Amino acid sequence: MKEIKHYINGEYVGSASGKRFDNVNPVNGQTFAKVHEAGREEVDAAVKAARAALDGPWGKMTLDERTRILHKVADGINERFDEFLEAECLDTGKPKTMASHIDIPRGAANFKVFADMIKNVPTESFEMATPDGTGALNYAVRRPKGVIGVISPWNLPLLLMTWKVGPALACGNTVVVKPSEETPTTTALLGEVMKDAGVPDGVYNVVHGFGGDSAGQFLTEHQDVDGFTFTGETSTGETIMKSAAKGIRDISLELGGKNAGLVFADCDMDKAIEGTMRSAFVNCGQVCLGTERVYVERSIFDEFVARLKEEAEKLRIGPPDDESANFGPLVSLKHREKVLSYYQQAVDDGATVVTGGGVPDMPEQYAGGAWVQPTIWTGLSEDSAVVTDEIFGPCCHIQPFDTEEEAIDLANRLPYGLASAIWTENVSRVHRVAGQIEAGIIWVNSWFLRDLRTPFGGSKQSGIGREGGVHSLEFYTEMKNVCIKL
Ligand SMILES: NC(=O)c1ccc[n+]([C@@H]2O[C@H](COP(=O)([O-])OP(=O)(O)OC[C@H]3O[C@@H](n4cnc5c(N)ncnc54)[C@H](O)[C@@H]3O)[C@@H](O)[C@H]2O)c1
Ligand SMILES: O=C/C=C/C=C(\O)C(=O)O
Repeated sequence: MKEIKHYINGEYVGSASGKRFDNVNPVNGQTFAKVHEAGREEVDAAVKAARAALDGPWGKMTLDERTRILHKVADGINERFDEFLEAECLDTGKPKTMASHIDIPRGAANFKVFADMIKNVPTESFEMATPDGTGALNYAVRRPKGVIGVISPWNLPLLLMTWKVGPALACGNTVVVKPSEETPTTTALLGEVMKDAGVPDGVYNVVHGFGGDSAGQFLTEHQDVDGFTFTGETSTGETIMKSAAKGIRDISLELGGKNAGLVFADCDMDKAIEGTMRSAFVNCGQVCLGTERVYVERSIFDEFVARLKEEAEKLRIGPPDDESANFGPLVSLKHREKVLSYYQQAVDDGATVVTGGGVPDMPEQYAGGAWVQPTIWTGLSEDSAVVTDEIFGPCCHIQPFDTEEEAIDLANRLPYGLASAIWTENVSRVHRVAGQIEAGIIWVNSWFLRDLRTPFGGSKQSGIGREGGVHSLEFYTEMKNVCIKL
């Protein structure tokens, strides 16, 4: 059976302990690879390699050389597009039609965008007066932060990992990546691309394993890592923050959400339905930016619910290779248990199940997979756990509202603040509502429309810091001010 090893100092290496865990295909529940689980020893070797590479050729490279290499990394992903696609879909079960448009192209773009950006960002300077009349000049320079620990989730594995590794390397750092235990393959494969592109050994390192008492914890406890960039659950973010506190290491956290979609009666209904469909069901609902809470103005509520139901029932469930399928399984049977527990909770709490609510009938070869039905509810209290917890599944609860103020209050009532989607054709309303929603990202008449130069991240319990464009530099560099008395 295929083995997935760590990538440390430019070599694929196994675990000294011999510990391995199963990599399971969520389409059929079958194990297709064994993944080496890192102990403290492998994590330490990876961090040492990353530290040494900072002082090696990587640290001495000109910006031009470094960014040329990062373009080669992007080209390398594109040249091996089909391999990345195959690997990502085997790990996640997602439709190839989706991963070939979103996951893999963004994996490449994340290197190009930051390689180009880093060459064009100025730093500030200030001239100042001094009592003796000669004056002084201040100028700022940016330096790499050092060794960055990257801890990534399973929902968009290559996209979310490279979203951090791209800017980290563009800024001259080195990285130790701990991908999700559910989806290690593309992160491992990227090591080959790095090598071929001429990235010096030790710049990109990968250790596999779980979170607590495994590679994730060992990495965040390692005192020679200078900062951690993490995407994942809010509760894991809290744990990582605590580890990072020891030694005062910096953090960038992109965490969970329970995002609201607000649909006003003056919306373009076709656009609102199409966008809400994607925001609730794309990637089987496993997108942090998804809208699991949809609030619809009462006068169009019945029509909206009926049309969303009709569209949800048209989703075509199937495995990655089925080109007619646009809806895959959840990432794992374990995650399915969680999602199904909320499907049950909704019924227990008195929801009207508009559509779905269970497990679809699948042909025998897929019966062991992590399939669930796309699900829509109405009629729940705003205090039901189904409406307050991030489920991270293909489901949404739709609730009517009467006034703009009420819609805003409903959107803001949870401790999360990641994203929101507003559907209206009234431009004054757009500004009023967007200004008052407590979230890091507001989409108007769109959803998950991404310009990689924009600030991306969450407020409240959805994160700390912003990544994207120049905002990534805040985290991936140290700013140093030089003050010269003239
Ligand atoms: N805000 C965003 O941009 C964004 C993007 C994608 C996903 N997410 C969130 O991610 C979650 C789903 O992903 P997940 O289930 O993989 O999240 P998770 O928090 O369970 O795991 C994420 C990563 O953290 C590691 N980890 C877990 N415990 C750890 C510990 N104690 N120390 C160090 N590392 C640890 C895991 O092994 C994995 O690599 C959802 O909450 C979703 O909203 C957020
Ligand atoms: O599931 C979360 C999706 C996050 C998306 C990004 O981080 C991005 O588009 O850069």
